[in-house]
Amino acid sequence: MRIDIVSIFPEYFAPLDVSLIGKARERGTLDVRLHQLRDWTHDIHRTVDDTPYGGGPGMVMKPDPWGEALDSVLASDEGTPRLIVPTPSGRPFTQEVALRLSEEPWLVFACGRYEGIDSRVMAEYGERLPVDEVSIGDYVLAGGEVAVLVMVEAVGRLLPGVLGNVRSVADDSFAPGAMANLLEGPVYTKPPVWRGREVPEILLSGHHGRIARWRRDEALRRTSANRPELLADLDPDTLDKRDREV
Ligand SMILES: COc1cccc(Cn2ccc3ccc(-c4cc(N)[nH]n4)cc32)c1
Repeated sequence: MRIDIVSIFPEYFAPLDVSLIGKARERGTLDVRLHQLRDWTHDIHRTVDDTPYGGGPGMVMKPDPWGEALDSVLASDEGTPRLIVPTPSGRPFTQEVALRLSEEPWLVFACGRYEGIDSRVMAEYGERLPVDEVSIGDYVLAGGEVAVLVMVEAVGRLLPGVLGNVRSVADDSFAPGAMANLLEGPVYTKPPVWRGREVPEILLSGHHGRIARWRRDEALRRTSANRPELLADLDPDTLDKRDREV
């Protein structure tokens, strides 16, 4: 997968050099290219923003630098990418969206700052390629860079060979299957007793069927406590089937 990221703060993406994503880049599974938006300005101050039409607080990112930057990035003959634009007013970024994006050959991320990017940029490119305006949560960040880091990690970990243990993707919260739409339950490792606290006996029993049932029950318990709305989406048959499974 090729990923292009356009930003006025490309240094925000240093974390993409480390850990799983960094290794995926070294192996060639991921080809991440960073672009400084100001390289497509032509004034001495390398201006990327201006006052909003209609008044209001803050500044808006000018369309011209974005148009020149995206035209340059898209000039590549590697097919047609999806353009992902983080924004508080976008559609929710979910595990399902991450799964869909992980099947794309090429993603281009546009990182806005200030009060956002002139809307004509999304309109212009929306006539040429798929444009997804995406929110990573109901809170307001200062720009798109952190949102892109979140999305690149969530998508990148789903690519073949990036996570050592394939099963851990299938067992993800929100992944399809028996644990779909359930939160992760508690996890434990050695030592068996830590500051007088023991690991749940069932996990030491070696009875995989009972362990699976215990984990499902703990996931249901945590989901009911923290995200009860997710239980509404559970298929009652699936819930009953799980009861018969183990
Ligand atoms: C566009 O509307 C805005 C209104 C007030 C402030 C800002 C700041 N800002 C600029 C670019 C940008 C990109 C993404 C986000 C963002 C995404 C999520 N989930 N939270 N915040 C915030 C961004 C934007």
